[in-house]
Amino acid sequence: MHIVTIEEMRELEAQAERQHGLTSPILMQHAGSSAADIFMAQLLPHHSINDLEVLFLIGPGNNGGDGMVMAEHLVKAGALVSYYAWKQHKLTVRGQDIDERHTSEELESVLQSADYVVDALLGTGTSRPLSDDMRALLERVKREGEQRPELRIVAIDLPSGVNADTGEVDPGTLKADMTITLACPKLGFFFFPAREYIGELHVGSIGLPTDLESHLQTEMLNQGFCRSYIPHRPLNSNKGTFGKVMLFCGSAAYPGSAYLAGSASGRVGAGLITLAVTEKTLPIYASSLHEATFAILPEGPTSELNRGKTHERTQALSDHLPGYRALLMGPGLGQSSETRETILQVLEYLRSEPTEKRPHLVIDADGLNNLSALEHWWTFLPEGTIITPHPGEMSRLCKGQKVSGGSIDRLALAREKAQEWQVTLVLKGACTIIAHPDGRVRLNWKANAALATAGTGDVLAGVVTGFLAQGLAPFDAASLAVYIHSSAGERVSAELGNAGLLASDLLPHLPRVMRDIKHNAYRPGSDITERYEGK
Ligand SMILES: NC(=O)C1=CN([C@@H]2O[C@H](COP(=O)(O)OP(=O)(O)OC[C@H]3O[C@@H](n4cnc5c(N)ncnc54)[C@H](OP(=O)(O)O)[C@@H]3O)[C@@H](O)[C@H]2O)[C@@H](O)CC1
Ligand SMILES: Nc1ncnc2c1ncn2[C@@H]1O[C@H](COP(=O)(O)OP(=O)(O)O)[C@@H](O)[C@H]1O
Ligand SMILES: [K+]
Repeated sequence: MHIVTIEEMRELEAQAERQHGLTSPILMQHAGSSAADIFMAQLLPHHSINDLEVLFLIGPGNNGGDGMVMAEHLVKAGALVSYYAWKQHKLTVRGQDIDERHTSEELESVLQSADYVVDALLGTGTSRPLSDDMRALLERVKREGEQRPELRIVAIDLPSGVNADTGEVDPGTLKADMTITLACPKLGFFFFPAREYIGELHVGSIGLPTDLESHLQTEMLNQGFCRSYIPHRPLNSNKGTFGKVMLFCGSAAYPGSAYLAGSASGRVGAGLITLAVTEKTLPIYASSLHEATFAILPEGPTSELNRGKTHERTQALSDHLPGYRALLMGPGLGQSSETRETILQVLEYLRSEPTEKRPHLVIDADGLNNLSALEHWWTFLPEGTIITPHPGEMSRLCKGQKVSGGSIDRLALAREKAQEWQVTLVLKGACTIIAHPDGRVRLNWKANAALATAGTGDVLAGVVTGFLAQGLAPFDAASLAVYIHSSAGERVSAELGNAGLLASDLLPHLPRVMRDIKHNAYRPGSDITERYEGK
């Protein structure tokens, strides 16, 4: 599913007319009809379209036009529809025009009895801050919603006042319970504060031929995408079929990260997990991760005098690597100078091996922290590396440049740095960004505060590595991992709510999410599914 800027959306519409004769009124008929279908398909279980009271707020442009077409469809389906044309200050209640002198009191009364308010005031044509009277109207609806939480707000294309490019939001904007966006999700939805205003996201069709979209470079992760990448499991398989994962992670102070990452690789189907550990840390892992095998490394050097030990360590690790398809390096390693040296030596070893003979590499957490202390650190990476920084780590990798957790600036930065560093870059956050070195980008929709807890990043790193081991290309492994990881979070939240998740809770849900997505049986809470192309 492609994501568009306002400019790209306009260009798609212009091309639809030029190449296929799809004029604006034709597109609008599609849009309103599709929005009505989605609306009716998503009614709450206790709602029936018959006698449902729906108030449409109609704006002066095409967004208002979409609203009018949708309203006509709902009338035909049996709903009790009223609409208020904002610019003309004109109210029509169930087909009857209200005398202008009574508009305000009648509007008040319609609002008080409405089950739904549909916000079709402004869409992508918003050109300035909302006018005061529009803000006052939206404020009144907001207050009604506070008094009657059962009142549902549905936005057409976007909640009026959201900047569809940047994710900025006008102070008057109403938070939607559901947004039915048209043709493609808009870029701004994936950034804050807009993300908080969208509610459940559904994508309606305006009848655009899909070939018009093929040049677009920004995509949204969804089930359709994931289904096609979940690794096939032939009956005639053995553990070698699904790849071996090596983890150079964890230390006495941070043992949990290797456990979480290793378990996660196994839970998404990797054939064999090996942890590179020292004699000292072996007992910790041997007692917690029974299925893993171990590569025993010598302890690190204790002083400058026995620095050669780092080489022994690297040698022991690289001796184990032939036959491994994926290597995760970093979580929980710590940041001693000898760890940094070992990391550099491992990178040197990987660069010296032919690509088909060495494992694909994922670097996370302390792997990145150690590298970021070095000038031009990215020149040390072997080709095809995936890095998975959170905003703090990203900031360190960018020599202290500020990196936001959720604003639009993240996107340009991720795109630019994936190209400059020639890596697949997973910039974590509430809506994680996955950037390919060729400029393509995928965005994750599933924000979930339950995931904001220590260790969930280790799980993600393990999932990425597990998919790499099963033969996925780096960009696809990273994308699939982000979606499966956040879907597992969504499943835990369905039970626990948005607090109290422990990273290890995700582990048993990873395979369940994969199974359900594969069989088209995954029913997420607030996921956009596919574009609705009609019944
Ligand atoms: N084109 C197509 O083919 C298709 C378009 N589609 C639909 O159209 C939407 C885009 O339509 P659009 O371009 O007409 O813009 P829209 O958002 O309705 O608003 C423009 C109007 O609002 C006004 N206005 C602006 N800012 C304002 C403010 N702050 N406060 C008050 N007024 C303000 C502005 O007035 P002006 O600036 O001219 O004074 C103008 O009159 C898009 O989101 C989708 O829903 C789909 O159906 C698919 C086919
Ligand atoms: N509000 C949120 N919504 C969705 N995902 C989140 C949210 N907060 C954190 N996450 C996800 O949780 C993980 C946290 O990773 P990270 O910060 O590296 O944690 P740690 O290093 O403690 O494991 C990332 O995958 C991130 O995208
Ligand atoms: K709108």
